[in-house]
Amino acid sequence: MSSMPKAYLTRRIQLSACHRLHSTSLTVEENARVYGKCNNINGHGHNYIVEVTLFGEVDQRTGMVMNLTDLKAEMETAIMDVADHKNLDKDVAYFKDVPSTTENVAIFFWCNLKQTMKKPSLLYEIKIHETENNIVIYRGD
Ligand SMILES: Nc1nc2c(c(=O)[nH]1)N=C([C@H](O)[C@H](O)COP(=O)(O)OP(=O)(O)OP(=O)(O)O)CN2
Ligand SMILES: [Zn+2]
Repeated sequence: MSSMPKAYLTRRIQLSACHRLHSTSLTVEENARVYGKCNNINGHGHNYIVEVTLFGEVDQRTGMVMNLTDLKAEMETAIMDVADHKNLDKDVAYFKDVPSTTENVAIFFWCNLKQTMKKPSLLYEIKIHETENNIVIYRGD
């Protein structure tokens, strides 16, 4: 018997947050050199666009990999509730000693989704547009 067709399903959300690039593993001078203007002590903000992609079988009866309404709710819990309108470094415990680069933000959202999704095995990719030009993709590796 042939297997069910599979598809990629993506939902995009936007969130606003501020942060400062700073590493507790670097000296003050190293932080200033590595992160430049992004090490500004009072931080700066972004309107992050976050795209979560699932990959899985298209259920024959429903025609869906997952109901997008359910994916929306799962992204609210794992991403929006914890990061929207927050200071990432001060309001989110994960970033206390982890630099809030977009790479690490993507890893953080990935871990949150894996912990809270009903079917975490469907999670395929998180893509974050930090700015129009700066984009990170994380696939759990
Ligand atoms: N590898 C990474 N490098 C940098 C990150 C990051 O998350 N990962 N983040 C920053 C800063 O936080 C900041 O977002 C960069 O802003 P900026 O340089 O202003 O962004 P743009 O490139 O879009 O702006 P330009 O107009 O093109 O200068 C820095 N590095
Ligand atoms: Zn930034």
